Amino acid sequence: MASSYISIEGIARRFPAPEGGKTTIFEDLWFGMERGEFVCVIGHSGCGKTTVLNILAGLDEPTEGAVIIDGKAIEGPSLDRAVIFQSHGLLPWRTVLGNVAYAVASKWRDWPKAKVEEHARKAIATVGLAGAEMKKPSQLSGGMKQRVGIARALSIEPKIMLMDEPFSALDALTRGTLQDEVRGLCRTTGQTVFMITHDVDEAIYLADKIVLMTNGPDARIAEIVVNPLPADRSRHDVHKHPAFYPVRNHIIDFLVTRSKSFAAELATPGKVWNRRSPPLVTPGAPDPTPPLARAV
Ligand SMILES: Nc1ncnc2c1ncn2[C@@H]1O[C@H](COP(=O)(O)OP(=O)(O)OP(=O)(O)O)[C@@H](O)[C@H]1O
Repeated sequence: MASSYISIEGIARRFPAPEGGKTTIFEDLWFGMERGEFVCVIGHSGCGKTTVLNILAGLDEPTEGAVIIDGKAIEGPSLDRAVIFQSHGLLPWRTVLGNVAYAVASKWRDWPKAKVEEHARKAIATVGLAGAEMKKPSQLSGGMKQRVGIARALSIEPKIMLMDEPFSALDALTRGTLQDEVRGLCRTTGQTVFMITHDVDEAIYLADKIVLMTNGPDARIAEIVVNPLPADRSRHDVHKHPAFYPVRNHIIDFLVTRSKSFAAELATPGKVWNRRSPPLVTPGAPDPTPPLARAV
């Protein structure tokens, strides 16, 4: 575990329960991510995905356990970690350039205004918004606003991108285009990405690994699907790969049945499962669950 770039080490999060006492959203959660990995997390509403992301962002703290990034425990938010939410959170009174420049100036406080703006313009161009620099958020479509959010995140050259359903509010066409752009950008920049999605196809297209969480409360990481699709896949032919449907069916079966019945599954004789090292599985591979496969 200690060798992973991002190391989630036995974290728990409990909240006060309405009837008194505490509700355990999850506990003893272990997971490691390597530098440059694109990880998607899938699980039903309420299992704690956003809570994990907030802990990674430093916006929330685990009740127990710790998250270690590059050898250091997280202590609050950092400009090394950019967060992209479903709602873009732009400053409505600032232009596109103003929104992105604000982030750039926060990271490089001693840069002169011209250098800040030049850097911001480059990020804006990267997401295909050159020409829209002087527009206000109210003049932009949902997809354009989300692009500004992505430009703002990329502009500070974070080591880690944390994305909470970043495309879910967009129409299918815009969603597809932005998925392509984000995947291309992350591959070029070697970003480490932790992304929450409810969209199985999106996860299969984007992720190297897909973390499957059981239903809450007391949610667990049941297993981690290692995506067998080739790294140079394209959105248009991803479904033609022979491994696509085995992976898709495996995840959908998990969401429909196993996410609820996982505790019973653990009681099955011979079932090997350890909270500290959820199994890595590759559906469609000749031996989909190598017994000694470890997540970290
Ligand atoms: N500040 C809080 N106080 C009390 N309960 C909370 C708080 N924040 C989250 N929760 C509860 O923790 C659980 C997990 O919430 P979280 O938003 O992490 O789930 P999620 O898996 O991201 O759900 P969704 O897919 O709907 O976004 C939920 O039951 C939620 O009500």
